[in-house]
Amino acid sequence: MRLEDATVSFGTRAALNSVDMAVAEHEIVCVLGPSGSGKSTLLRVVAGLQPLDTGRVLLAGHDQGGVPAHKRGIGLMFQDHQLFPQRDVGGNVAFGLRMHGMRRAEREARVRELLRLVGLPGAERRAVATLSGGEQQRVALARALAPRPRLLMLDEPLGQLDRSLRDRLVVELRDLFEELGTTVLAVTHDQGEAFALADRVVVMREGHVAQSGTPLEVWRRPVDEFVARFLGFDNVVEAEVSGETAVTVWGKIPVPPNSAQGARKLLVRPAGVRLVGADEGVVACTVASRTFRGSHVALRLQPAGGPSLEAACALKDAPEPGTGVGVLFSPDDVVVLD
Ligand SMILES: Nc1ncnc2c1ncn2[C@@H]1O[C@H](COP(=O)(O)OP(=O)(O)OP(=O)(O)O)[C@@H](O)[C@H]1O
Repeated sequence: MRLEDATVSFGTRAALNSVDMAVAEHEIVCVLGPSGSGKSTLLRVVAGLQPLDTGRVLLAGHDQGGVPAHKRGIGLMFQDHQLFPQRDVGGNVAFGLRMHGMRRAEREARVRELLRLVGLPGAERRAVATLSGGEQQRVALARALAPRPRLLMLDEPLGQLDRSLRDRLVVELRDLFEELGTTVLAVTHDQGEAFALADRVVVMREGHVAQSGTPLEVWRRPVDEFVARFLGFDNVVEAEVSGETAVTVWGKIPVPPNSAQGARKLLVRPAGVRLVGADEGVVACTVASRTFRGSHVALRLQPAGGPSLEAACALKDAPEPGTGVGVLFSPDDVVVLD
């Protein structure tokens, strides 16, 4: 799929602003972004449900201008595309196959195969109302995959499910797409989901692409403050970078070699904030709060001057609120932003 210079405006507001984007065959791309950044509009444009003001959508090199949604060969699993409650599970999964005029015996075999793939073997005759939320999601996925779409598009695929189920399903989805060689364009506002599912993530901001890269690239090197904060990094500070040192309100912070120089914003990942004795660090702080995060403890540290700092440390090393600590920074977790 290739999107070229795609623009869609509602009134004076551009929901998509000259977006260029591509999804290669067999690739899984997740579009991430805050509410209102244009993610759903992008999916609707590719699906043929939303006309473009300018630009074009290409599938396998062919311009889709004038091609109606049902002729694009795209599988959709949208938040508002609920299952048909009056049909049983098999009837739901077979829906697209019937539309394509597939014969009954072939249809039944395909439905059986799909239900096996999504982990619901033998569920053909179950009523939709008897399914849990996670099971309904699997049936919706089987329905979208059944006609072997050349592109599968998912809008908040796991949006309404609880955390533990999402964590499990996202791994299953990835395995399933790999097994089937499905090309996927998914949209989510949940970065954990995007990072676990995608070969590549695209971060959107106000109708344009803020950053595109592998999950690791985006995580390690967010391009700017917007992307950094969207990923949940709050330690962003003004800095004057000179050589491999940055001067900030948090003291002198070492930066990686070849970083951009001059007046910049600096991101310090919480893992790069090391606690030392109260008078050993480059900045003295008081522990303002402690939040248990499962794998680690998030500490909010308040220096005498300047904004607070977030640090991550092991539960056994976490000091009590009110404790005075010193802070050192490790350059591996420092990023000079553009
Ligand atoms: N049919 C419409 N009419 C008018 N404005 C619209 C319409 N659809 C979307 N918009 C506006 O376009 C912008 C982008 O909306 P879109 O639904 O694409 O964002 P989103 O990133 O999917 O948000 P969310 O995560 O909340 O679903 C928003 O400002 C929205 O209000």
